[in-house]
Parts: sequence; C-alpha cells; structure tokens
Amino acid sequence: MDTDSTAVADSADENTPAGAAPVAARSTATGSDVVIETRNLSKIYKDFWGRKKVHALKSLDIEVRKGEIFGLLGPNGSGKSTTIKLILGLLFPTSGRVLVFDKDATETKKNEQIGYLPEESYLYQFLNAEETLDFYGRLFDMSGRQRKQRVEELLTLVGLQGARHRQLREYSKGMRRRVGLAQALINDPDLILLDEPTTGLDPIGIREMKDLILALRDQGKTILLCSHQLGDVQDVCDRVAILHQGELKELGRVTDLLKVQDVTEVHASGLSEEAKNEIREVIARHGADLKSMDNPTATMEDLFLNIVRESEARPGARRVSATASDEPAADEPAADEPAADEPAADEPAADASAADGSQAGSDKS
Ligand SMILES: Nc1ncnc2c1ncn2[C@@H]1O[C@H](COP(=O)(O)OP(=O)(O)OP(=O)(O)O)[C@@H](O)[C@H]1O
Repeated sequence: MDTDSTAVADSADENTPAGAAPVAARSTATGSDVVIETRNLSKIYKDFWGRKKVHALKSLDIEVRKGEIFGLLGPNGSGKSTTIKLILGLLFPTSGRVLVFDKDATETKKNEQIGYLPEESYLYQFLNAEETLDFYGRLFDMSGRQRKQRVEELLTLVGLQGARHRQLREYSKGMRRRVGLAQALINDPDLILLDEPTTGLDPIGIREMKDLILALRDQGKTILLCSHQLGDVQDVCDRVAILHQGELKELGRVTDLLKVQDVTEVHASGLSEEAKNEIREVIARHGADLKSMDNPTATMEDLFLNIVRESEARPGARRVSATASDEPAADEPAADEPAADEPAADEPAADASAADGSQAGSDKS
C-alpha cells in the first residue's frame, strides 16, 4: 500500500453517482463493429395452454461491440439468462430480433464463433481435464493434431496442466470453473458469453479469472459477462447494461456511470505538511468544501493477495499487523491482569506473536 500518497476530495453539494437517468448512453458504433444487436427484443414465457405467464424481456435494445467487455447486470429474474438464450438461439423471441455477427440468432451456424460458459457447467465427472477438452474438440470436428495443440494451450491458459490427469469429480469448485472456461474456449471463439464466471473461485482464482478475461479482450475477443459480483464487473467491464424486471434501466460506459460529479480527486505523493496546509487554504479561499484529505486505502483484494503471495514466498513466516484499534483501550485490563478468556500466567500463551504487535514480515515460525 502506498501510504505516502494523499487523496484530496472536495465537494460543493450532495454527491451522487452520475447517470441516474435511465439509459444514459446510446450506441454510436458502426454496423461492422457490432457483434450482438437486440432490436426491440421481447420474450413472454407462456404456459402449456399458450397463456402468457411471464413477461421476461420488454423491448430490449442493446449493442455489444467488437473487442469490448460488456456487462449484463440485474437482480434475480431480470432477464439476463433469457437474453443469453436468445443470443444463442436456444429460445425464439416473442417479438423483435437478435442479430449476432449480422446473422439472425436463430441461425445456429453462427454458434461456431461463440464460446459459452454457463452458470453451472455440466461436465462428465469421470473424464479428466485433457479428455474433457479433447471430447469437446471432437464436437467441433477438430483434427487430432489441432485438438492436441488446443488442449495444451488451454490447460496452460487456465492453469490446470498439473491436474490434467485427475478426474473432474476430484476437482474443487474453482478448478471446475476453469475447466468450464477452457471448454468454452475450445473453438477459439470470437464472442464469449460468460455467466457468473467467478462463482466458487477464491480471491486468487477471481483475480486470475479477471486477468484472463482482460487478456481475451486484448486478443480482440468480444465478451458478454453476466455477474452479480459488482466489484468484478467494475474491474473488467467497458460498458454495462442494467436490467430490472425485463426492462433496460441503464446503459453506458462504466467510467461514465460511476463518475461522481462535482468532486475533484487529486493523488499526490511526497507532500509536506506545509504543502497540505497550503492546499487546505486554497480550497477555503475558493469557497469550496474540503471533504477529505487523507492517505487512500488499498482494497481488501490487494491485501489478501499480498498476504498469500508473501506466505508462498516465505513459508512459515507470520505476518501480524497491530492497528490502533487492536490496541487495548485505557480502561481495558492491563497486561498483568488477564481477562476471563486469556490464559493465566502459568498457562502457555497460545499466540504470543499476535499480542506483541509484530509488524509485517516478522519471522515467528
Ligand atoms: N422457462 C421458463 N418458463 C417460465 N418463466 C421463465 C422461464 N425461464 C425464466 N422465466 C422467468 O423469466 C424471468 C426472467 O428470468 P431469467 O432467468 O432470464 O432471469 P435472470 O436475470 O437470469 O435471473 P438470475 O439472476 O436469477 O439468473 C423470471 O421471472 C423467470 O422466472
């Protein structure tokens, strides 16, 4: 964490994220840039007797452009899976159209250019990763040589080379998610649909999955991502659409939608106290309101990943940081008066290092 960095934020009035108005941004993309286009797309699920049951999607107009990561967000039941099924041609629209690569979504041939990671991958539990990928390669009519090369590339990409010969029933949730992704990429698709790709992954797996998604975009792939993990969406998506009860409520670039208006943020390192005081004076002189001027905090994800990497680099080393709030308050028992849940003086201390306020990196093994 860069503790020598200072963030300044001032504000003249109440701060709300920009873009509260519905559907802030409309497409300006040219036809050839558009990979998915929905036009006035509606889907009504009907019951056995043909009576209307659920209006799952209402006049949806979105465009997903070549080479972008597009997030499709919304609460449970808002129509995300219905949209994906319509894009794949697994459902017919009630009205409107979906075009994928300029072809009607019901033309299943276009699916050869699409990779799909469903929310739950149903893979054969008694095959290992290599056999699984080889099987899906055969479905795409890949030759033996092509399959061998592609399986090798994908196992490396998703970090499963070491587990390639283990049956999938022995895999952890995170490993299953990775083999699911590898399976979705077997045909080297141009468009990748990812439904909750980070489900079941630990923070390291989540970071790797996000890096992988960004790397795929850098290779020129187009990615449509559905996720309830809004932090992950914010980290990787270029644009998002937010659905609610089948209706499009917001559409735009993530950076534009999240920008807080009328607030200025300045990050500087190496500022002296004198310089900070001058900044305070300047803000006051201009009649602005200083909201905060402090060291920024890192994210919990960064903290967690740093600890894990440090532990891997130095097995057995302990890292215990004492913050002011960990330290006993003046009215708490002194060190020579053990509290009820602390060991008496003649009992062995369970964790001496934790109490001594050792700083990061102290070796207590
Ligand atoms: N086969 C179906 N028959 C009837 N109604 C359905 C069917 N599939 C989905 N629905 C309904 O359509 C609406 C949209 O469902 P959908 O699965 O598209 O939402 P979602 O946004 O993907 O939800 P989640 O976040 O829970 O996956 C919901 O009210 C759902 O109950």
